[in-house]
Amino acid sequence: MSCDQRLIVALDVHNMETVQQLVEQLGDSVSYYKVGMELFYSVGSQVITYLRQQNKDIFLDLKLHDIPNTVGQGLATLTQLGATMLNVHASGGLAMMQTAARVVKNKADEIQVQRPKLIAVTVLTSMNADEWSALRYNADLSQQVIHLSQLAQKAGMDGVVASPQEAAQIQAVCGNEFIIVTPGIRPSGATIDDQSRIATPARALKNGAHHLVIGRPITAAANPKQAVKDILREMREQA
Ligand SMILES: O=c1ccn([C@@H]2O[C@H](COP(=O)(O)O)[C@@H](O)[C@H]2O)c(=O)[nH]1
Repeated sequence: MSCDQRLIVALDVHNMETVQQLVEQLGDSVSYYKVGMELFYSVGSQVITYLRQQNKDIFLDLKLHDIPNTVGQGLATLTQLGATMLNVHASGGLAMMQTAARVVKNKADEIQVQRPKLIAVTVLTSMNADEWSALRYNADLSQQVIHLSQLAQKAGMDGVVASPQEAAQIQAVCGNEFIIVTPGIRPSGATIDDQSRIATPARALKNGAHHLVIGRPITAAANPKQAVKDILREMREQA
């Protein structure tokens, strides 16, 4: 089974033993992992060191959201860890995202490492239309995703995190080079959980997603390796 850089497996676990078991079990079939808050807050940067030793790409998904100076200082430190991709919340605003892009570039130049890609979270994939209207924004949910994608592009972000349901519209307005990362991926027949704006792997790719972030359908499967195999098959059939 060959790996596919479009698949990013979310390591939403909280200890290194489970990380090592999963990474060993999945072997060469997965080359890109996501480390989020649960894992990073539990074990810290040792997981990044470990995944780099295994020659894996890493999306460090800490979704920074604060004033420009604080986000910039945080990203200056995170850039030194050697992740492939970092992120902030687009709703932090244009100035925050501009600072983020500048700091990451300057730090990578200073320490002479490849600049990590920097992407912005638009509207969380768990959010549905009712929850969205309770927040009382003026735009509807999908309009806001498109607006935040354009703002992120203007700020110099490399791409966005959005649901697979908005990927086609984002691609239409931001172009094919702008990276679209989509969580909320559920293979057909999967039980519904806290994700709302979902699609199958094949549909997400058809809609223009560059990377599919998939966690529980793999990590909570009885046989994670078989789950990856099935998902990769579905992704290849789409191509
Ligand atoms: O809008 C977003 C942004 C990030 N995520 C993250 O992706 C994974 C999805 O995991 P599943 O188990 O496949 O639901 C998870 O780590 C989230 O923190 C997201 O789901 N939606």
